[in-house]
Amino acid sequence: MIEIKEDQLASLLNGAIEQLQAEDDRRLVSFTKKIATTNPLQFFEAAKHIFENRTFWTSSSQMLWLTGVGNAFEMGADKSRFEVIEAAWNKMLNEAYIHNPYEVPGTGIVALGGMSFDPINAQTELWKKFRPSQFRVPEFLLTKYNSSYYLTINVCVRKNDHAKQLAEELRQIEQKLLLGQKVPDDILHIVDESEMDPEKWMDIVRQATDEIRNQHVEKIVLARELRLTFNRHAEISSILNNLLKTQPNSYIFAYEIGDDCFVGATPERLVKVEKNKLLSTCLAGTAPRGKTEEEDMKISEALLNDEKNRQEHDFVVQMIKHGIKDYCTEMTIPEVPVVRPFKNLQHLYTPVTAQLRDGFTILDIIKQLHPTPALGGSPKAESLAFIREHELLDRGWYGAPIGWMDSSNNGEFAVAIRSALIQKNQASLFAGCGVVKDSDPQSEYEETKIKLLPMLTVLGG
Ligand SMILES: C=C(O[C@H]1C=CC=C(C(=O)O)[C@@H]1O)C(=O)O
Ligand SMILES: [Mg+2]
Repeated sequence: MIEIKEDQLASLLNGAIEQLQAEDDRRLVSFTKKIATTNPLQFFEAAKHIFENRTFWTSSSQMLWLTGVGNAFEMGADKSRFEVIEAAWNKMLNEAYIHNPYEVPGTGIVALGGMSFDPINAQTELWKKFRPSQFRVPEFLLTKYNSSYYLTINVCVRKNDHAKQLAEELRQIEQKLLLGQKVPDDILHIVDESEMDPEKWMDIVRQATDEIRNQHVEKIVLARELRLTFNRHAEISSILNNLLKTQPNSYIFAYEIGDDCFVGATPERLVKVEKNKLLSTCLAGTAPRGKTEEEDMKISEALLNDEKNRQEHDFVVQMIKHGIKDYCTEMTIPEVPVVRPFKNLQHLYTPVTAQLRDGFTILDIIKQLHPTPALGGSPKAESLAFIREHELLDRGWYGAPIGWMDSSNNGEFAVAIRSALIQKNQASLFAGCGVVKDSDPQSEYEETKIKLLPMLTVLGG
């Protein structure tokens, strides 16, 4: 059985190579097969010494797991990022040789990637490896969908490649990856911690509320950064393992570029498209969890009826509703939010469902939505201008869409909050909060403190 499949790969490679005319012509060849149960994290760990660029993703429902290692094809853009990515993606797909007999989302050619929060804001040294928009089609992609496992091998071939030899090299790497590597139990210790003076940060919140009261803008989301130094280099697989254990109902993700890795456990879906069914979520408005069930219920009820939080939330609902109405049909949005509990806090939550109109893609929807008022503010242009001028922070990929898309127009993107940029023995953690006219700077500061917890607890805090 395995032998037949390996021959299939070699003959697919051969078919593609024979079509190439010029020396520097390249074609992406993609081969998908069903495989036995394989632990996604052990696969990720096994790739550590083979590939520099690993990507990890689980949906909040954990229905889909993606572990991608290596780069078979990369797409990046600084300006006109949606258009540039879409054009590169379509061109590559048109020319690719694809063998994927399964109609399963997240198998075959899948691009995993993300983007910066604000491409207009100057990029600093901190985020220098992360482009304003960047996607990769991994060399090896492990997909777990429901309880089935698939392996996709992607490779860019050239005219002078030797199909059989290439297939054999790939087979050897595949064996190592499928064998897996135990995930280390890494316990980090924080040896240094720094953040912007809280008073100074709260002062920016005050300036934002003034701006809102003067009616220049209605809502502004302000973030801050916590910089940590550890006793040693952080192990990404171990961090992911701990996030999986501690943050249910969250998207757990990692995007590694050499020694830098952007990691998080975000509760916020931006958009999911599966077979043209669209799902978006409005998540904004926050309260802590209670210590007892009774206290928890009380806090949850208070959150649901709190005017300030309902206002914060409603800006997001209205914006998403208007942002996508021309792109879909059958939109359904409940009149009132519900409270969704997470490990460290609870949020106001409103789901949005619709049918994506023919001819539109998930990238079109992201372009419409990002940043929603859960991360930017309202109106969009005015809130972004305030953030650029006052926040004193390079958000990088924090607060921006991160996720995947496949060649059948399926995909899912989360908003990369509750996240950290890990750099060897250092990390930058980010958290923000929606400032509206009745915001109290001290309470907003406390809110960001709780929002730092999901990452802080798995980083030795
Ligand atoms: C900006 C963040 O959270 C957003 C998402 C949910 C609730 C929010 C809030 O209540 O302020 C924020 O808008 C963050 O976690 O860094
Ligand atoms: Mg808030």
